[in-house]
Amino acid sequence: MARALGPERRLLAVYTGGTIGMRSEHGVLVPGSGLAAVLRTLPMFHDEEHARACGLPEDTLVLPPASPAQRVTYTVLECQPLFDSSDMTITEWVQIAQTIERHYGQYDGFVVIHGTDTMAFAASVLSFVLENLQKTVILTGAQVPIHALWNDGRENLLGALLMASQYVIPEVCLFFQNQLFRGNRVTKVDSRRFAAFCSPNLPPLAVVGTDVTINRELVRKARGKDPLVVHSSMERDVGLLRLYPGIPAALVRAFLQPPLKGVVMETFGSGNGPTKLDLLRELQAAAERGLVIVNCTHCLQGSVTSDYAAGMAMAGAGIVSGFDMTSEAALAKLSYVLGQPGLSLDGKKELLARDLRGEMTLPTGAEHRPSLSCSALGRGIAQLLTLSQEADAVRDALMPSLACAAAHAGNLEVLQVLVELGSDLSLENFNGQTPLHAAARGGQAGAVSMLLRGGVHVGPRDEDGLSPLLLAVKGRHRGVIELLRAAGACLSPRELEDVGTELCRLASRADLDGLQSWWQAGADLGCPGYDGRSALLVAEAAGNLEVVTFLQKLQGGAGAQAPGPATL
Ligand SMILES: NC(=O)C[C@H](N)C(=O)O
Repeated sequence: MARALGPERRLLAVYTGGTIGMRSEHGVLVPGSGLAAVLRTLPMFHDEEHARACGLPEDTLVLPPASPAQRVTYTVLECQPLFDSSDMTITEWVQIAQTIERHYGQYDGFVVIHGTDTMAFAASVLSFVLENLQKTVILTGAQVPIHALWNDGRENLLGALLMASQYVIPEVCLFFQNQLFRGNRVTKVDSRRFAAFCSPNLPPLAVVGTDVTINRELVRKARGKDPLVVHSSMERDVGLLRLYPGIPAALVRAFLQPPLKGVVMETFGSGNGPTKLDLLRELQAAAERGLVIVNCTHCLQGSVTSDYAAGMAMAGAGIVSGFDMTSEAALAKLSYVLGQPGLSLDGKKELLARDLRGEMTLPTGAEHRPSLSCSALGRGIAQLLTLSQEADAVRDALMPSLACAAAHAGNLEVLQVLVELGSDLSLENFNGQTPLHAAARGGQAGAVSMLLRGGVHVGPRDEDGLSPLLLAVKGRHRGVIELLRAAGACLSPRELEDVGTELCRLASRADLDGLQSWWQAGADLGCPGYDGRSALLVAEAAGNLEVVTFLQKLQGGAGAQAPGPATL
């Protein structure tokens, strides 16, 4: 975050509609055109004398000087048609992003004037559509039209223009009632009061009072000099389902039918839902068909956790945690992730579980570790390694660790570069792990496939005797387990030594995903734990019905056999 310098700051204000510019027609408010003309008559928004002296065009206004050394000019681009924001959709928000992209080089910052009703959705969508922002983008609007005597539009718009012109905050933000919020953290909480928005799980990025207080440690840093990317291929077939006590399974089934590809499910408290078997079965069936479900709490504050069995049941049904995301942000993220071409189902779920634009707070320790996922870094390393011709020894020492880092991050580009530089992708790093271990631990199905196709050994053991298959089981990376099993990987007797106790632990926590991972890897789920009880007995005692059904099915039916040879 930096203070914006220079004698002139140029902004683009994209006017999309909303109450701020509305007029009364037949007793109701409708979007009103000509916002620039209204602003031109208000001295706080326009210095006509200066504009004339500079010969500014009709659509470009200039603020009175905020400081002696700086002038802010802004061009108002009025959209056609103008909308009450209740009518806006992903299509219009992508168009706004494309407008910003078209004018990105000409302006120092952007203000989007938008209706408040869906402004939180708009800000969330824009935050995902616009990648690598280096300039400030601020949405604002009003509860009362700007031409009314007592209104909030003037203060909000002027504040947004001043913030966008005076600070470089490379994010999509929302300015309302003297507070600058991260756009994908807000939700509209009041339909009448001027303080219409709140950001329940992240303090404001800035607060305007006598002074402007910027929360510097919260503002995201611009990533290098990577060019702006506009992701216009957003998935439209996503939805929002709010659970309520007693919601019938049949209703959930009807909602989850194709063409729906992803759903944000608003659950109770810390991510809990009914544990009725018929409902869980519907959710699990949908997840198995490839429908992506994100669990968000309908509480305003707090996060989805795994504190309760009722929450674990949700997780067991193949549902991704949305942690403390607002439903607006989760829906936008889902649309963005599902719109990404070429991602496997596991790849989509992994992307959803990451914090991509500051939209969610991950539990401590779960943050995505710095890696080689940035291809600029990968290219830099490749360059460095080719430069030092004489430093073969250094190169040989570095290669295995670099390959492991790239495999863990699923960076196929870097892996390819390393192969081209002559790296052997089956070499071990300092703790005996190969890139296949790293890819399996990171759940990177793409990297696992690439390595297997390249002919690496499927069952190497690291210093502790662990195989990639075991690491994939521990991370519940089902796609990876499937690939390794298909290539002939097996768990060793040593890896299966304490499996019975582990299975009982999973059964007691209703961790169906964990149990299914072991089963998929070839473990015998009938193995007793330390006290002689099987996972089935433990699940029955804990009343974890879903787990019971799963284990009974294995015991009784065709699924009784583990899906392949269990041990070497
Ligand atoms: N205050 C507002 O802007 C509400 C209006 N219905 C809109 O969202 O366009």
